[in-house]
Amino acid sequence: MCRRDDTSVVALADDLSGAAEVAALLRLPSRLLLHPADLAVPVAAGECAVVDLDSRYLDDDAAADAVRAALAGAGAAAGTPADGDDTGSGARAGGPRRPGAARPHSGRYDDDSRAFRAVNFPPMHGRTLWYKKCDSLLRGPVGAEAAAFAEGAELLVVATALPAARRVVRGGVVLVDGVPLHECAAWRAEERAAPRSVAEALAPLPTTDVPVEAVRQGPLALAGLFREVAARGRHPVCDAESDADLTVITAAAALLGPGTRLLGSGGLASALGRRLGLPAPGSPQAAPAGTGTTAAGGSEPPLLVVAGSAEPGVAQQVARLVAAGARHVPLASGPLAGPDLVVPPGLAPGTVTVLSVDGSDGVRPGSARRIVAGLARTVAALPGRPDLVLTGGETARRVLDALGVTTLWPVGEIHHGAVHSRTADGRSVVTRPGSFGGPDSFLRIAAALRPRLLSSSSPLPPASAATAPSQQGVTQ
Ligand SMILES: NC(=O)c1ccc[n+]([C@@H]2O[C@H](COP(=O)([O-])OP(=O)(O)OC[C@H]3O[C@@H](n4cnc5c(N)ncnc54)[C@H](O)[C@@H]3O)[C@@H](O)[C@H]2O)c1
Ligand SMILES: N[C@H](C(=O)O)[C@H](O)COP(=O)(O)O
Repeated sequence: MCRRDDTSVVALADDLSGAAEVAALLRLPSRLLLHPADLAVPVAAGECAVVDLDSRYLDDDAAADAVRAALAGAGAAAGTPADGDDTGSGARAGGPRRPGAARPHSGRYDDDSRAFRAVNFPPMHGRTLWYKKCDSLLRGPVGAEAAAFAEGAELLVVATALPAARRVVRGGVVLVDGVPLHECAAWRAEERAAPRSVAEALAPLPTTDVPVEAVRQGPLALAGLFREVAARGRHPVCDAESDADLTVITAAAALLGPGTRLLGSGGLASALGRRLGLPAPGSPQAAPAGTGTTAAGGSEPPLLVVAGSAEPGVAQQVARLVAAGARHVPLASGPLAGPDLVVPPGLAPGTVTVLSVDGSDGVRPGSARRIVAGLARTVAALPGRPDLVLTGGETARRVLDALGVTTLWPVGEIHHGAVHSRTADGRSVVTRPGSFGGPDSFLRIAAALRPRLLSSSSPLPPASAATAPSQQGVTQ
């Protein structure tokens, strides 16, 4: 499935911070697209395109349609079946669906032929590999998206663990720092209960749990098990407790050939990136011409950190950055959610400012959409064309939409999930999931972008460490 240098990857993510995370971890020259229609530009061999479907808050039908539309668009652009089916076994019947085309989500509609093809698949030769990124905490319309993504695939191999964030899967259950997802606080801002297993999140997709002991039998044995699961018309949901487990899973999936698709969080994407073996994350790649962070007058543009995430850990991350000399402007959630533009103080060149949502009244999910929209309008109205640090995914997406940014070119990873990208006009944008990063996350990001600006007495990591890729610093 993954031949060095000639495999192209198309990854679909449900939010922007996760899309950037995958783009960095795949270790391929990448484009990060905010609009699936831009998949009409073919993905070159050895490169990847990651699309933010912005589907975290969509209902199931809309999210499934977004997945189908992206599959269809990218398959058409490549001029090849999106499932890579060159077996001649009724190839187009297994191909991507057109947007809105009627097809049952996941039942046993073509289980027999699908299983047959999975068992007999040839190796991949420079074809497109499809990856669906899901939230490591299974938030969003995970099941509907998985079912749509499985349409036309011979087999969907699922492994959602993110060991770098101490989010593993054991016995088919997501454990967050050892606590089952449905028993921890990770879903506190959700309006429904957390699933008790990965299979429950994927329902009604027919799945079979694969225990970690089976994963640790190695790629050959695991591939055999995958074939057995496929022969029963089901999709394997793999336990994984370490990056090594995820490496075995990608290797086993590779043995099945191009009809196999992958679904996972950044953990499985990272394993795939290690397997593809191309440039390590952090090395500059494919930045558009004319990029740079120095303003026309020679001074550095302001650096603006937009902390729109309601994650509890963000307050300490802000405090560490402020202690190093950044200015903090907390914005009350009420006015942000209202119709009027909230106008913060201006940004001077060569300064670091943090905008955050004042959450002292607690998080009210009912106003979340309006708050983030107001925050995005505020950022877009600021003069001075600041470089941006955006956390989490919805915040990042709404701000870039308000600024009219449609494509990012990832150029490096500051710590896991903190991805440095460039816009077409040379602006630096760092995106980061809300729940990622240790207490010094913002400090590390700011130090990477503005090594000279912050207090020399603050505990900044050395510049080389700040710009190097890292699997560390992912915390709850
Ligand atoms: N149900 C909801 O409305 C809701 C709200 C926040 C987070 N979440 C969940 O958490 C995930 C992670 O989000 P994230 O924190 O990484 O960042 P994010 O940028 O993806 O989302 C943050 C959201 O929280 C809102 N928010 C921030 N402070 C708030 C406050 N004081 N009161 C009300 N809303 C506030 C923002 O407006 C934004 O909509 C989301 O993808 C989602 O699954 C859900
Ligand atoms: N990529 C993160 C993960 O897999 O856990 C998450 O989905 C990002 O979403 P937020 O930025 O909304 O936290």
